[in-house]
Amino acid sequence: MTEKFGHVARLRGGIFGLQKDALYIADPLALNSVLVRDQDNFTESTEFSGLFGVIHHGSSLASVTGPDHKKQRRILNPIFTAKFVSKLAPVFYGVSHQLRDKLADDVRSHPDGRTVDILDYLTRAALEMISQGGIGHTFHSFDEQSREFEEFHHALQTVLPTAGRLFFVLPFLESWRKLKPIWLRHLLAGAVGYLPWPSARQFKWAIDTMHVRCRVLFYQKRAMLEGGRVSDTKGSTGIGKDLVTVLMSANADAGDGDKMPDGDIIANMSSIVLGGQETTSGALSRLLCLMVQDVDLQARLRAEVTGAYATTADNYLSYKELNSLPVLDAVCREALRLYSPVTFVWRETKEDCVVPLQFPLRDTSGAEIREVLVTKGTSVYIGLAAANRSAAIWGEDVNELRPERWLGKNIADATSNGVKMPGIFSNIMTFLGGGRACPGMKFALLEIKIVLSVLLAEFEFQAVPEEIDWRQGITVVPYVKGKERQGPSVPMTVKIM
Ligand code: HEM
Repeated sequence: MTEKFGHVARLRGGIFGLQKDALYIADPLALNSVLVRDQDNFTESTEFSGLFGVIHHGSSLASVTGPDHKKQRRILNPIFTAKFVSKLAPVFYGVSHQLRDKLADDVRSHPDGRTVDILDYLTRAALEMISQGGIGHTFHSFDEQSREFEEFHHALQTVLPTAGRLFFVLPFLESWRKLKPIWLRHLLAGAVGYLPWPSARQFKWAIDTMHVRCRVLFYQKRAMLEGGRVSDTKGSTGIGKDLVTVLMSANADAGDGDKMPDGDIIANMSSIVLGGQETTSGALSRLLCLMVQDVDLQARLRAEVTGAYATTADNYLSYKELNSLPVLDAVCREALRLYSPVTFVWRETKEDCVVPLQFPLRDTSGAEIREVLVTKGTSVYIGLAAANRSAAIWGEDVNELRPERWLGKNIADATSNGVKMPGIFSNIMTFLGGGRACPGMKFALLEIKIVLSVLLAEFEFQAVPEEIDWRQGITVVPYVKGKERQGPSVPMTVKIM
């Protein structure tokens, strides 16, 4: 985008002029304005807040704006801090060891390695981590007979692709989800199940499946908390330290004005699972693909993690110890810079507003433009991937995987000319910045580092002839070229070391 169209581009409204022109932004100063300085003027788009409100059957972080969003973040932010997330390391190791053992069982009888769909394994691991660590539940994801896993995972896999096919109804979902009286809304929602539109029916099935599971879990958890039996959650649920248990305990102690209604907590449980599953399994699959393409880097990273585990008595590295492994850290930063699992986010302008530019544009007469007027109601697409891959920001080697970019340097010096980005992580935009930045960033990084280090210590990963096509949707999803109809997959050969 930035090479061809610059750091700010106008997107022409299509479809017989029914859609208005929109702006695509990847300019550092403009991003800072949209995400941080003037963030109250650039709200979540009505289309996305309506969509996520419907998906999660209520008001989660992903669907509220303004003061309601600030209030939810005030309650939710503390549970995502290093203090709580670091306590999940034992849970993540437990799941990673299950993943390692399952993979070892499946490839053991092939001394030269066996080709497997690594995405399937990583998807199970990511769902298990977000469910155990996030909402305090196990789907028994590594048990191939687990109906609960099959059903819930199918719902997660169905929801965003079918939502993409409902494009024409997106503008109406926000008013639809607030329709009163409630019985009429329920009646109409029930009727969707009978529409001659398969995508709408599948979408409804997926969101209802997610909602019912989260609702049941919420009331079970509340009964345990009220009975003082948090330890009942032991074993399958992160020993009562999962993020939602922490949230519910904090909510019970909060003053009346700050308390979150039950429905909002249930909606946030659903949003945490959806937000945390596909993004991390996609990031992990990408990291392993990169390891396969660069075998020297794979060996270097393996040497670092096996060296670190060798110094421990129990093959366990804490949150802090994992973060101090320089190659692991640099590889994660660089992979997340080059391959952002979410490539753009969508905002809407509430009032006319002037946005300054770091990289000036030229108008048709050749005059320099240093700021743009963004009028009320304009859709603004924030180019996360485009900003991460701008040569003007990162230098001519922007498209190369170069972990050295991060080694032995201040994060701020990683851009080629000291440009400061408003992203919350590592000067990159992958987890966004400002008041709506991803709260799950530390959770995701801990999970990625633990899974990667456990797998590399045990297995060698090798390339296969198939080519992967990473397709852009609401997240980026991998398909084998020519076999797209078989659904997402990432084949690679795995050999026990
Ligand atoms: C590599 C992994 C991940 C990436 C790249 C990622 C990226 C993002 C991005 C770009 C947003 C902003 C979306 C928007 O404003 O439209 C976001 C929001 C969010 N993410 Fe993540 N995420 C990841 C993992 C996680 C995890 C593990 C969790 C939960 C534990 C999580 C929970 C959320 C939630 C609840 C929001 C909504 C925040 C709000 O609107 O205030 N994410 N994420």
